[in-house]
Amino acid sequence: MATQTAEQLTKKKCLPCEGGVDPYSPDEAKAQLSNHEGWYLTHEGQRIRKDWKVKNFLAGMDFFQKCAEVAEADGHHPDLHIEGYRNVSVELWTHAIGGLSENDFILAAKIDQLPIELASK
Ligand SMILES: C[C@H](O)[C@H](O)[C@H]1CNC2=NC(N)=NC(=O)C2=N1
Repeated sequence: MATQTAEQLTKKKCLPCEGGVDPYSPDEAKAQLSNHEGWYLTHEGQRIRKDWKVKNFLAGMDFFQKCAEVAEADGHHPDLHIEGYRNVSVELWTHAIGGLSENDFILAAKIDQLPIELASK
């Protein structure tokens, strides 16, 4: 499977996934991740995740709202985590196949285009 650049992926739209496609293998996922700065594999290669430290609580909520809007527009939905009031994380996987599909990398690329107010320290 050839890797795709983030720019290519942001031009695509997530396709409904109801199963029947093979998830990315950990090696395929690792190769694709080299085009997604800051994202890493979790759950034995079945999910991707990225963490940010934002300026304050509302900056995190604002970022989550923007993630939600992108997710709704594409019909593919992330797990959104917040810990310690300003450590936010996004985790992506395709529930229907219990692993990673192109949809996850499309959404990761689109989430990376969103504005986010990071903490200065
Ligand atoms: C038909 C529709 O595409 C599915 O119900 C979608 C909705 N959002 C989803 N989001 C995620 N992350 N995984 C899914 O399998 C999924 N399925």
